[in-house]
Amino acid sequence: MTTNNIPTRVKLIDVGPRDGLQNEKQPVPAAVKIELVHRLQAAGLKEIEVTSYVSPKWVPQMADNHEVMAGMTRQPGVRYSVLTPNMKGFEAALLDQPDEVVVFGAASEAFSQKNINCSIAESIERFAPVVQAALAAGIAVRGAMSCTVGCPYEGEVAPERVTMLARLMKGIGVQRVDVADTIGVGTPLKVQRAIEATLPHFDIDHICGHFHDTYGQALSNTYAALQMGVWNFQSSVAGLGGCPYAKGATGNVSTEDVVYLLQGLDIDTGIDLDALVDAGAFISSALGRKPNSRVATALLNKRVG
Ligand SMILES: CC(C)(COP(=O)([O-])OP(=O)([O-])OC[C@H]1O[C@@H](n2cnc3c(N)ncnc32)[C@H](O)[C@@H]1OP(=O)([O-])[O-])[C@@H](O)C(=O)NCCC(=O)NCCSC(=O)C[C@@](C)(O)CC(=O)[O-]
Repeated sequence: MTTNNIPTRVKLIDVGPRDGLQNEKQPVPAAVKIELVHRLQAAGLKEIEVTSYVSPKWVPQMADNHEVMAGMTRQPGVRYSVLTPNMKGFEAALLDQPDEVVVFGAASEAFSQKNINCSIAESIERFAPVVQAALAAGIAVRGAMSCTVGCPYEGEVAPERVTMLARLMKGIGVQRVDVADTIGVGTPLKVQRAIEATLPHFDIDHICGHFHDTYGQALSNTYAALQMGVWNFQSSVAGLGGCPYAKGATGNVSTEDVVYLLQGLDIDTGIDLDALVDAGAFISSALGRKPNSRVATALLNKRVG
């Protein structure tokens, strides 16, 4: 299954402002989120997942979506994406002019119910008009596929479930998908199986790897995906994150760790690692903790000698 298709260029989507901060217990001021976006783009990130337009009763941390989107200064060439689970979310997002909207489904029925309060089939019915309206408005559409390896409620998820979800996403016009290991239980082989299960419906250029690091496998999983030719990955500065509906799951793989891995493979990301470490230190300090990144920790220690 593994090949040596390792790409020479990789695009990283930092999901820290959205996936990273959605689960924080303490309120994070919009001004801090805006500053984080500014620091990420200054570090060279060309795609940033900024916020979500979901129910504030379900995810209070994202209730300031409009304030954040309206308050940030956009940099040309950077794509700003937001999550929109239904038309209500899309209509609110449209006012803030995102470059890309993300519909988010799951390969597990139980997770779909817990996360967005509907079955997989119902979720696709809700996403279809969102995709149609977004494309008509010239906005790109990504589909996040949660639980492609394991589910916090159902356990192991079979690759056939991933193929089914990818087929449904493709059927409604989603342009690219995230293969997400929501709870970070994946291993290289399992992640490769999930990617392979997506390939009948999306080619490798339209698949993003989205790995959480709960079991410490996220970098290995990134490498395994690279070996299959995947060149789009999501990660979170300072390893922020976790899904409110995936108890016990830790944050995304840290962007700093992924950049270091890629630099070591001579893969170009266009990201300034030092500036990225500063962005991670900034948000970690605002949250009152240390960055959850081995690379950031090492580089920060090196700076103080
Ligand atoms: C999807 C819903 C809204 C359905 O929630 P629902 O309760 O089934 O929705 P409803 O249509 O019955 O409406 C109920 C209330 O919600 C309001 N409402 C309805 N829609 C919206 C909206 N878009 N924005 C704001 N408000 C909304 C609606 O107006 C109404 O308000 P009320 O009349 O009671 O005052 C809800 O379940 C929800 O917001 N869930 C949040 C899910 C979420 O954000 N999860 C975390 C992101 S997913 C993730 O992190 C995984 C990912 C992507 O990173 C990849 C991975 O690692 O797996």
